[in-house]
Amino acid sequence: MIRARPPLHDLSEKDAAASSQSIRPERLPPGQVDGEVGGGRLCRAGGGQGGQDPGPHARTVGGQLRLGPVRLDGGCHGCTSYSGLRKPAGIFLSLHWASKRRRLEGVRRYGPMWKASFGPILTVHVADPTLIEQVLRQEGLHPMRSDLSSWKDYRKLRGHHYGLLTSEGEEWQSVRSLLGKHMLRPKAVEAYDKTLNSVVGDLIAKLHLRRCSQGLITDIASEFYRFGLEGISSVLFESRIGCLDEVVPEETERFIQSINTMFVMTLLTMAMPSWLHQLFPKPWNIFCQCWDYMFDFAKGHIDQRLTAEAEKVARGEKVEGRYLTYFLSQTGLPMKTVYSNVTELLLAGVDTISSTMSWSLYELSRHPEVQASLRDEVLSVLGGRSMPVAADVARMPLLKATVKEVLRLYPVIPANARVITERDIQVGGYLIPKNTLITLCHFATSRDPAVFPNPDEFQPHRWLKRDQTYHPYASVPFGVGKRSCIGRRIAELELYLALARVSWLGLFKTLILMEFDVKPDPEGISVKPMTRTLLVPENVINLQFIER
Ligand code: HEM
Repeated sequence: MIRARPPLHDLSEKDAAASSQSIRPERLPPGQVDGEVGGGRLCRAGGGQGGQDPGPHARTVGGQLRLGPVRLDGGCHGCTSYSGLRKPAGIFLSLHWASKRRRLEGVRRYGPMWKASFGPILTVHVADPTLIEQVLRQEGLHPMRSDLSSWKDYRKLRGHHYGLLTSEGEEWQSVRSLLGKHMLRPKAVEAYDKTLNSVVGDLIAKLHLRRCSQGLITDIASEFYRFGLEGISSVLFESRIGCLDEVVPEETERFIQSINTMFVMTLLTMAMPSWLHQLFPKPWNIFCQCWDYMFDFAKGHIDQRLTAEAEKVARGEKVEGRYLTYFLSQTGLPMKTVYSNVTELLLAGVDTISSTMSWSLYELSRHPEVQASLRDEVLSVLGGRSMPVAADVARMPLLKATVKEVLRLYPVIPANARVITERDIQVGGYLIPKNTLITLCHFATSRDPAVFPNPDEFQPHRWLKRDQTYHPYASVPFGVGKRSCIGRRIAELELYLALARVSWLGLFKTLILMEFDVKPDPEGISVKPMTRTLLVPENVINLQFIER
């Protein structure tokens, strides 16, 4: 019998303030009869691994008793269902209530699979590479991360279309295929290296400017936010929007602020049933204002760029659109679909890059020996050239291993989610009814000592040992499969170029690691990751950039 447990009290204050709901995790004991748990009921569907009592749903197949999976509610003969409840926000909301510490705690207490409820929403957590693989292999034709209901509600309210993050089914598939051609094919992505290199040059110039006494740069992430936005904008519009200028345009700052506030408000709006928005309108209103600003920002840039292009054509000039928005606008998709996709791509390209850059330099500053090896590797590949091209990265294994290791330790999206809508699936011997939110806790698997020895240590070389392999689903920061991160190749290229690139800037060579020795904050403050929807540094990261 499962006992209802008291709420977990390991919520950080920020988490608790944002959620106001309690988390109630429960162990999933194979094949046992259970009580009500957090809005969902665990009911016996078979004999379980012990197999003494086959239970009411057990079946005999071919003369043998089928291993009895536990069936969770939703599709189980009259058990409680989710009808009338708002569906969960999967990738975002599940991250929140299954925060980093909570998930690690979940694994410690309940093993690799447990269920937890967040107010009315129930989610099954899996925190084992084999189980994650089982879920993803059964994700179906058009995988669904989650319902992201408040994001969709906003779009419906304003008459916007869905972008790749929010669309589902055939609609998602058709845009994914179009974008995939320009975002996933190695050759197509390599073509962005020139554009991205110019953004990196500006970043380095900005770092020079920002250095105060002893080379200290405070709050390095704030610079990397702007770098992330400038990078993705350059890929989308092939023009620069001034995020790394000495004086940052106000609209850029407001866009970044809107992303942050929108994420916080996502949690609140998802946790509230929609009728509550009438009674407590503030979170919903702020949420809509943020999205309004983000949609306007994207539309403004798209219209400006396409108008300039049309004027060129009218003048009989040649148009060489190599940027993503141009490709999208040529596909025959309605402009509203172009606007929503560009808005969502802009949004996706900011925190992800900023956080990974911040952690990369944070770890490198604490590991001068890795920094030195990386420097040697880059120099030997470039052999005197000042400008790397995307193809150079293939000969920089340590650079790739460094980014891989950073994302193992600090996956920006620390848990992923799937809602399998087509059918019930079996995972770890349990039958999970369709439409159940399943949280894939890859933060926990990537810090599991059984998979990665010394899991909390930054050891990029672990990825370079020929005799060592790891379970392919143990560290999956970009997700796996059809619905995995479509920006992965662009993100990786941007990170590699930023960490390794030598460029001409004025009269001298610059490279983040070549130009500077990056050292920790002299105050010696260490920074931990925390979950604020995405995995972010708990405190500001200050680093010293000492000119070499
Ligand atoms: C270090 C950088 C990044 C990380 C760690 C990351 C991680 C992820 C993850 C875990 C997912 C969910 C995958 C799944 O459900 O299986 C995702 C989806 C997505 N990412 Fe990224 N991402 C990064 C950068 C980017 C960038 C730069 C862009 C934009 C160019 C981007 C655009 C997207 C989009 C549009 C989706 C939704 C894809 C779909 O539903 O088909 N990401 N990302």
